[in-house]
Amino acid sequence: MNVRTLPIDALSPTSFAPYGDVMGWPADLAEGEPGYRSTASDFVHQLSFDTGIDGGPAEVLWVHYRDDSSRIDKLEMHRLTHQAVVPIHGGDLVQIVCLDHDGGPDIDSMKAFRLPQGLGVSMHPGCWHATRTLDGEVTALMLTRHSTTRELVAMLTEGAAGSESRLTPLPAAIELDVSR
Ligand SMILES: NC(=O)N[C@@H](O)C(=O)O
Repeated sequence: MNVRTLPIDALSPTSFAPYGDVMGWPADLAEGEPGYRSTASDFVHQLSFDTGIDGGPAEVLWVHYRDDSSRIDKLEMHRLTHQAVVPIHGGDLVQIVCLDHDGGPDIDSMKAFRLPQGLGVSMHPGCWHATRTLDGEVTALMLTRHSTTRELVAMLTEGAAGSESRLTPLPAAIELDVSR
């Protein structure tokens, strides 16, 4: 059976734009937004994180990713909230993303992006995704929505039905091309 292979693309604000925003991109110092530069430190606006209607304050999760399998056979999506992923220790991540079409993943839009440690992405609500490591465990900072997290835990541990999130198997497995 022919298995589709998915190349791992380099991350850039332009290439990731259909799926969300890139954080930490050196050239993306948001002109006209609040920022400060000095010999001691710089800070600059990156994005306004939105947990969605009635979402309340953003939730910070500390995530340990360990799945280094090249096979992508299921995706996850959060309907209401942005979701940010920033690898901060242990190396790079691979973020597989896919646009939504009528409540399911639009497989033709699927891309895989390498997230270098220290850069991050904030996915739009409705962005289907999966995450892989390349070499051992990676720790990531995640921003999400409190109610989405609690519902996701019930979905993953008890098989509960989801309203804020969707989990779906792929009709045909896809292999990440980790050779590049
Ligand atoms: N906690 C949580 O939402 N995790 C997933 O969405 C994920 O992409 O890791």
